[in-house]
Amino acid sequence: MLGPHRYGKAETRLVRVHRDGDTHGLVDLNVSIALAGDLTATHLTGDNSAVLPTDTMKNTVYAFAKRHGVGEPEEFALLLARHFVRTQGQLDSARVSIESFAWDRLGPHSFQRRGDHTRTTVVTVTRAATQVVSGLTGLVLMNTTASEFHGFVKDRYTTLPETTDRILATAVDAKWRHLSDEADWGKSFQGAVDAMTTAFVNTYSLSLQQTLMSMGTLVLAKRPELAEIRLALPNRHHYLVDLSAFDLANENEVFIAGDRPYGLIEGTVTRDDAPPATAEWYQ
Ligand SMILES: O=c1[nH]c(=O)c2[nH]c(=O)[nH]c2[nH]1
Repeated sequence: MLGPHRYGKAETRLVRVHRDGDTHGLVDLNVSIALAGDLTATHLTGDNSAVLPTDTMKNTVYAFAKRHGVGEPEEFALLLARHFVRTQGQLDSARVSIESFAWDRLGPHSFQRRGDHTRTTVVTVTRAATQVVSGLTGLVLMNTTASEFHGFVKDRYTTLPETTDRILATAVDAKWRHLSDEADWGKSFQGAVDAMTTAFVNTYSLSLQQTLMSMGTLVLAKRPELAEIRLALPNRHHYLVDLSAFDLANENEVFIAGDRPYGLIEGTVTRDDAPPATAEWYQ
């Protein structure tokens, strides 16, 4: 029996220049499309009469970029997802995922790629509902103190010393689900990022789990348009170097930046009265 299936074009790279006289604007996206619906025939017999080619999906991205321009990534994702569901009767749903790479302006037509994090969105349009998820990956944060970790379980394999002063560092991956398919997407994104960083800075941390909860809670408090936020926080361990062989005391000043393994702290914070998600959003 054929199980769940979907198909689409992954990672269409689009750069759209908006020309306004001498001053140009720049949008740099990675667009992935996944369609689902009555696609049994192609799987069972190779009958492609319901299959919109993935090549066409790629072309649609570029044609829409020219015809409609590209504003906020959520807006462009909604436009594309709605188009596929509206024009292809055999489909039940369209999911459009976009990574958005930011460029800072250096001049009227000159830009420098910002390397600090990537903005993301996943829009799912079904015949019954629309769900907009926004987020980011790779927002790297560090507190050089105001972090403790102690009182944990100790069994025969536990060697970790308790600490009342450590580095807390992470690279935030976060997704948040909007209550509606209309919002000021740019303002909402920036507000969520500001809330996350503010909570990271202001939380005196007894565990990264506690910091995660603070970050999620502040985002929901500051952004009424959001129902739920999911955070994945790798714990970028920093190990104190033993300098005693050189007769040097190390008073939390010299660290080895650990690579692997890392702790992975994940959690979702949900508004009490949040309606359920209308499409899968955990993947
Ligand atoms: O904030 C932390 N949470 C943990 O669950 C954990 N486990 C660990 O070894 N170090 C840490 N730090």
